[in-house]
Amino acid sequence: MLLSANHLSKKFPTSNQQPFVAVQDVSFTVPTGRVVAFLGPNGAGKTTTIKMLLGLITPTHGTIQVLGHPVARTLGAVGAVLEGSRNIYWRLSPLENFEYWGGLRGIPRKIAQKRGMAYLTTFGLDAKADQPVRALSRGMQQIVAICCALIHQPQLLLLDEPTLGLDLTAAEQIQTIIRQLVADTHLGVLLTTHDMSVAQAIADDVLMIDQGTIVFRGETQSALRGFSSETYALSFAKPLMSPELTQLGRWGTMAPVSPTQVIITLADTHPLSELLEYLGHLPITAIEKQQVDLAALFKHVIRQHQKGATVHVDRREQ
Ligand SMILES: Nc1ncnc2c1ncn2[C@@H]1O[C@H](COP(=O)(O)OP(=O)(O)OP(=O)(O)O)[C@@H](O)[C@H]1O
Repeated sequence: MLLSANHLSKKFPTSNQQPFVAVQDVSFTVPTGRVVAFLGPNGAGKTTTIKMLLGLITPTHGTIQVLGHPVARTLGAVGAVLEGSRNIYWRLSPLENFEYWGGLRGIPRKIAQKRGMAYLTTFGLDAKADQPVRALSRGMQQIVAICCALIHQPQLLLLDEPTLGLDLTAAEQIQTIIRQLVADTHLGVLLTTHDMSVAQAIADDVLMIDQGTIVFRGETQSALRGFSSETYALSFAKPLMSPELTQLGRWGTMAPVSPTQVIITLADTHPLSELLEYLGHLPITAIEKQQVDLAALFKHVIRQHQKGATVHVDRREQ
């Protein structure tokens, strides 16, 4: 296994006696040649986990192994783009950045230049090799940041919000580049993003964290198929009253589409038969299975977790 995080916890001291538990008993793996999306609402514990993976902060409990070795000895196998394009020097050109970041990783100047230039050519940016990074577009800067993170040819790449602030075309280019890199080099990628469409487009596996604990893990496409089989569009002859809507919400996660239609994803504990029985009391005109996207799946998992409902965390066997 490329990366294996085992029972990671992180407690931060607070001004009162009780430490704050930012990450609790988090375990996951990133295999070679796969993109794993690490998703969670603000403050869920993603950055804290990634900082532990990079050895920037020490876990309170748990271990991290990269290629079977403790993480402190394996940072050479890891590349990271943590704060978007801000982790490259804007006054320097892409080539100068490659030399600088390569030098920090012990890569000779000429080799860093050659590798960096090859990446720029692959990604269509060779004409920009000598311009200051600040004169490039945000999308181009992001590509240069990814190239810098790859300059020592790591086996694992950690990408924090790689498409943040990019327009649709630039975001799609970054997605294509990530998939291309994985196909060409069998890199393993751990990616955080709040953009569910990006995660759905490029992640082989999804991992969701909420309030410091893992609340869902699964293979992206099979998880979406699984949830689609538990999600229904319900149409009614007349708009539902508020108590009826509240009652319906008890069966799972509900999203109104129009006054006479709602989408509902059943919670693990509520079988369809129970819902059908209740619907018999309402002016129902149609029940249709619904195709679910990752944004809906994410919302469902997080809402169920925050309601304290039982969530079936591991969806890998579906
Ligand atoms: N150094 C610290 N000291 C105390 N609390 C911290 C520290 N770093 C993070 N936290 C807390 O830990 C929790 C998790 O933060 P973290 O930055 O890991 O979340 P995140 O999932 O990356 O969120 P976002 O999506 O908003 O970036 C938050 O409540 C945060 O306030």
